[in-house]
Amino acid sequence: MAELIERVRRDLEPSAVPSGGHASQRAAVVGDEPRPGSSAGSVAFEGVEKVYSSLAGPVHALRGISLDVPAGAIYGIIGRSGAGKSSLLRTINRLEKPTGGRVLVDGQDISVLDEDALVALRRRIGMIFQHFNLLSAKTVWGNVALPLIVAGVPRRQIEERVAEVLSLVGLEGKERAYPSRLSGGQKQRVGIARALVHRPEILLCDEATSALDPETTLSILGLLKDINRSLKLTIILITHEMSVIREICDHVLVLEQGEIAEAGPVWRIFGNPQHPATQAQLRPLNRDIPEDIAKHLRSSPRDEHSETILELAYTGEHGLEPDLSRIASATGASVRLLQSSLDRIQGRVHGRLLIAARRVAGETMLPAQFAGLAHQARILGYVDHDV
Ligand SMILES: Nc1ncnc2c1ncn2[C@@H]1O[C@H](COP(=O)(O)OP(=O)(O)OP(=O)(O)O)[C@@H](O)[C@H]1O
Repeated sequence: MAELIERVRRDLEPSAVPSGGHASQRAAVVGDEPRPGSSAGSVAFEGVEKVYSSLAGPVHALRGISLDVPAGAIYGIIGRSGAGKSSLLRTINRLEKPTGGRVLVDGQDISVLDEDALVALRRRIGMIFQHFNLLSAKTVWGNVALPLIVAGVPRRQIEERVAEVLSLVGLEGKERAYPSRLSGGQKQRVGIARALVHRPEILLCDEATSALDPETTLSILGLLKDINRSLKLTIILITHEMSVIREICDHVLVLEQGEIAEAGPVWRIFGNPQHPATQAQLRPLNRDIPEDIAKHLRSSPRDEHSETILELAYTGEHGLEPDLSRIASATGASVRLLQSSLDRIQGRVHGRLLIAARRVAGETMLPAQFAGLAHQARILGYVDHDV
């Protein structure tokens, strides 16, 4: 238990004093005015490197990462296991120190901070974890209040603030419950409440939904989205699920072996993934051609009644929409919609339509006919009329 309390203290308050801390430590605690409309919360990585030493030799976890996270963004970091996601996330609150390059929070190089300034920085940066990191011997109230108690905040202010954050995460009435009596989603809500007690500008989420079922994942992601909007909080999350990125993020960084594979707005990366690592991550979200069609697909039409199987792809660029009447008139023939995996992200359409179009009087259908109707048109093959 003592060890766990120490770990929480270290993660939340690296050089915490039990009570009545230094003036600089008190500067960012509850009771201070919030920062309404503040644009604080930006992070910049400049050529960040991380090399761990291990018995087997040096491990190069991050290589030359340069990236801007704008204040107020929900920025997702995705990549395979070992890609360097946690290492990168933990450089933001200096739980990991880069071995090269710089990390700037609100324009300030955090490598030069002394102990007091580091404590103040970590109060501006909340963090939540995959396994919640709650103290099992403390109630919900005790867990959420802990960072404030450690910071020496007066009792009345602690009570007000804890009530405020518990209400924000929808846990009123659960103050006296112990973590063992809570569901996974409720435990993560406690983790979120605890991360918010110091009114941070940035919230780091380390696989925050990986231990939750899909429905609970959606409710936690919804809560994070609400908090991002209402508190104007920058959220940086790591995940190995593209569906989490799609659900909540506006920007995404794909990491591969410690390097940036690609980064940008989610609609662009999803709509037109360039790097094989991104394509591999997105594959589970894209459905293949339906089996009943695939097994009857021919490389050339059997006769004039054959249908052409066309794939129309949308990447989100130029506001292009899948306009079914224009597609039908471009074919000059009857069109059947076989499958659609279209999605809208940030108001832009991406994904694909699979259609079967009957050829008119045996005319050959060409992808060029669909220029301007989709970002890409591809003939996948032909099926017989009676399929
Ligand atoms: N403390 C450490 N000492 C030595 N090597 C480490 C240490 N922490 C991480 N690594 C190595 O650095 C690389 C990146 O690890 P990191 O945990 O950042 O990746 P990740 O993308 O978060 O992986 P996962 O999804 O599995 O958590 C891996 O090869 C890992 O084994």
